[in-house]
Amino acid sequence: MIRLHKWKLLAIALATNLTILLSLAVGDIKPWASIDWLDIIGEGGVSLLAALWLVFTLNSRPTGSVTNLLSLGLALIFVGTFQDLMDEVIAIEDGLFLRGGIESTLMPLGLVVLTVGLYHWHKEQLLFTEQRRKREQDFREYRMQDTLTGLGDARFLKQQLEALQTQCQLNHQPLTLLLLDLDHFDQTNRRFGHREGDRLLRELGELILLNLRRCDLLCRYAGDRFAVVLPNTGELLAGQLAEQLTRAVEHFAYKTNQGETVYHSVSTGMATGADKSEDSAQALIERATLRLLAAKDLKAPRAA
Ligand SMILES: Nc1nc2c(ncn2[C@@H]2O[C@H](COP(=O)(O)OP(=O)(O)OP(=O)(O)O)[C@@H](O)[C@H]2O)c(=O)[nH]1
Repeated sequence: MIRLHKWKLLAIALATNLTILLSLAVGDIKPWASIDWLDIIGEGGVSLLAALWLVFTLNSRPTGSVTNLLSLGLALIFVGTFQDLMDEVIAIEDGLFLRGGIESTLMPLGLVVLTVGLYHWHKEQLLFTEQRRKREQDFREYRMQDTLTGLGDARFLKQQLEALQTQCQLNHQPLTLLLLDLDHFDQTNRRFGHREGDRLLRELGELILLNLRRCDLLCRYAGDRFAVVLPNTGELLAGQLAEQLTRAVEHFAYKTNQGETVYHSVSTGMATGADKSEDSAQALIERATLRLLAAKDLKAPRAA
């Protein structure tokens, strides 16, 4: 996640370097004996904690206005306390703004911006909690669950896709829907029986789940077709995840009760909704389905 924020980190590193250079330009390094080590530990500790909060925040959040407010607030506090620390090792003439002005301006400003950010974060959390509560309630009340695999069914997929699309659009993040469909599953059913086919579908569901991130959602869309919703994921990353899932499924050695080993290839189709996209869940499903069918046709062209 932190890679999404490299420009913010670069700006903070530049601001920190600038305060060091400016302090050195207008002041002199204090003699060893006059340094107050207790102040260094206290002020350095505050600065270090502000930097850690900033890293934890950036590492756990997508880009967006709430993240911008939280990181700006913490960055101002960090730069302010860092300048305070500089005062302890570089003697700066009284009266200059750098002497205490940066610290007494940035610190309160940072606290105000952080407070506004925390307020919006709180509102965002309430919204997500409400959405999650509703999702769980729907799951329980309407039993939108596939009885064979225990995964959500097509109705659940559509409902969740809509909710996750809204969430991603709020955060200005893309979302990708990935469909995975086994090739020639019909032959497995005919050769080993439906019971084996059922067990294979169940085990594949578990295998795919193990290969997903915590934020992803897996549903059984139909028959031998699984759907994976990848929030905060653009086309490039989704392509890599699809490749990993394909490899995991294709390397899965399913053992039948008769002791035979069966391998299955899989076809995929995906559709990405950009952050400002007005795509409905249905439109995304249709686009992914068309791509899946095109991928199937490439493997075994259908009769015209
Ligand atoms: N065992 C089992 N089979 C199922 C279930 N639901 C659907 N199927 C079977 O899945 C197969 C799906 O057939 P197709 O859509 O033609 O898929 P396929 O044989 O993989 O062919 P391609 O996708 O074109 O490669 C059919 O044989 C269905 O009977 C299920 O719950 N259990």
